[in-house]
Amino acid sequence: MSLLELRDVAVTYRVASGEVPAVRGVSLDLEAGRALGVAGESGSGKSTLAMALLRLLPRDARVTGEILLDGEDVLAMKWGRLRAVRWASASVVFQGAQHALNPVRRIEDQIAEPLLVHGLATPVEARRKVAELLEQVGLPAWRARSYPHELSGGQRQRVMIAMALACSPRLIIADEPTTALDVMIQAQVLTLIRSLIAEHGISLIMISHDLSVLASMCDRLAVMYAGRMVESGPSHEVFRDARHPYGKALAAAFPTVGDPASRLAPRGLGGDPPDPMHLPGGCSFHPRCPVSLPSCASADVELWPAGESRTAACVHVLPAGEETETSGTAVMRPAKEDA
Ligand SMILES: Nc1ncnc2c1ncn2[C@@H]1O[C@H](COP(=O)(O)OP(=O)(O)OP(=O)(O)O)[C@@H](O)[C@H]1O
Repeated sequence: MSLLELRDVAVTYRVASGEVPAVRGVSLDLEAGRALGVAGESGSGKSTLAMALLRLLPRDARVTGEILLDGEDVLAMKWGRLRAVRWASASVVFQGAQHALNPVRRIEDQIAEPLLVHGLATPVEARRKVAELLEQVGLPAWRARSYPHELSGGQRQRVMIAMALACSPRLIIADEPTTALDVMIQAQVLTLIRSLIAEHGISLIMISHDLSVLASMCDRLAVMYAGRMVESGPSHEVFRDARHPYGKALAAAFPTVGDPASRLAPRGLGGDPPDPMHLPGGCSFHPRCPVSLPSCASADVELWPAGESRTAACVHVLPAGEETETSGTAVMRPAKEDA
């Protein structure tokens, strides 16, 4: 059984001027012990999707569909059960650890908190466990007495990883865990995450705009554009040979891990991602797509098998004869496979 299954998950934010469809119909499976990378430009809905997994979104967000964690429907969980699942079954490493840590509490108290809240340790045991966790993430035990401002950005991110590991979760969701760090520290933190998840058999969902980083960390990749998943497949295949024109542009933007040029917008793509409240008709990517057909302006294409264990939502991956220009509409086919 999959550790995590998403079926047609959609997230809409209610704002004064209407509704923002931030995530639209995402389905995917994650097997235990595997790592899935979710890629996309800013605003593509990656963080919204990640936060929806543990219902960490603000109250103005409405989540529909099905999110099954170990077979249990997260969206239907009572509050008490949800609290038990957070940290203990799945935990999140947020982007920008400096904002996620409480500035007026010692590191020790913050790492110990999930252990104490979940009744997994007495205060004495928790202190011992904190020292162990700090050692695992490469920090000296005496750092337990420090406050966040006494640590560097990389050290704070290590503390966040220690917190995420504290209750031995089966799944860690890492949202841009290295974005705020310089390139050298970024590589160290990624190596740390990779070795810890392998050592403890933890599943990982990692969110990043950097396809090269995801390809180096994850077994599979899912590419998001304007709230939809537009491509999925084994990491190295998607990175080397994306099927969707957006996946190709994203891969071209991040030729090597940690390349400073990687901060630029996807190469060869003009324009910006669409405003989710005013999505273009047809395929949302068509106004920026270098290979769009007239039909792409009027019909969207569902995720479609695009090779062994791969999918892409593009008219160019439909088998010959499946796309018709006669009515100006591409044939829409249901997804056969998920991430
Ligand atoms: N609280 C909110 N209220 C209204 N709209 C929101 C809210 N949070 C996010 N959005 C909108 O939802 C869409 C998806 O945002 P999200 O932060 O999930 O994207 P992202 O791919 O994670 O981007 P980034 O990499 O910049 O974090 C964006 O259009 C964003 O403006």
